[in-house]
Amino acid sequence: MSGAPQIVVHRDKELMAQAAAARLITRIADAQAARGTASVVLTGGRNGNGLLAALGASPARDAVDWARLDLWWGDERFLPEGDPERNVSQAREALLDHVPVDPARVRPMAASDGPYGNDVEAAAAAYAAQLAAAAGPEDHGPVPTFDVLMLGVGPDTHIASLFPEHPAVRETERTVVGVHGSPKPPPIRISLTLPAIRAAREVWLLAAGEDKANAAAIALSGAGELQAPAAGARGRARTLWLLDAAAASQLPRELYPPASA
Ligand SMILES: O=C1O[C@H](COP(=O)(O)O)[C@@H](O)[C@H](O)[C@H]1O
Repeated sequence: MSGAPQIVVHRDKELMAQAAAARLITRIADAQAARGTASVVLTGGRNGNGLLAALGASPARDAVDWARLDLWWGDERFLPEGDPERNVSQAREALLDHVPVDPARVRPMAASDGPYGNDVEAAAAAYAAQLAAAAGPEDHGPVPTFDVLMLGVGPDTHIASLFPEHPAVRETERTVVGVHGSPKPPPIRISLTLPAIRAAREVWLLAAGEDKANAAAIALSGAGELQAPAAGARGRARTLWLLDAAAASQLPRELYPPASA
């Protein structure tokens, strides 16, 4: 598992999105050059979608071989197909409808009117099975070793749909769970669990804006993962927090990197 999280602070959320997009393009292109393919886990939320929009607008976006990219999701709002609040709908609008991804390699979580109907547990189990089928002997369990797994950080320190003190954040066996009673609407969701998140090579946590400052400070100051799920998100090789100055404004001085732009 990676050592201490690395923290990079950008001036504002626009620059953060552009810099993170550039970083992601490089990471994907490097993985594709080394192994022929790359795998990325997308997040919902404002910062994740801002990054995808910046990636789509980047002149370097075609450094990615879109047809050789596997896309997964860290969580989903359990709503009907096409609902504008679904994370996959927002990702399609921000980026995926504008680049030549291979539809067979884009793997959203099921909708509430999909093959499992409104049975969120069945939908979560099906996603876990898809992940297990994609994992190989070189991986570290029933999920692929994602190259990059991105997570937005909520003001309450939630990541994916793992909310403080919720049963889902305590899960140690399953890789994907149904979430009931989410404090942030909608109440029913599907989420990767902490063990699945920690299978990723690199985990990137994204937070911008003053409303995220307390969450970033708590999660980076030694809080427990049950109280602050973002504190439990770690990559096997690297854990990277990408912040804007507002979200970094309450970090303890010793954590604030001296030369970020
Ligand atoms: O509902 C969700 O919220 C979080 C954070 O979103 P943000 O808008 O506060 O950045 C997101 O990471 C998660 O994927 C999403 O389902």
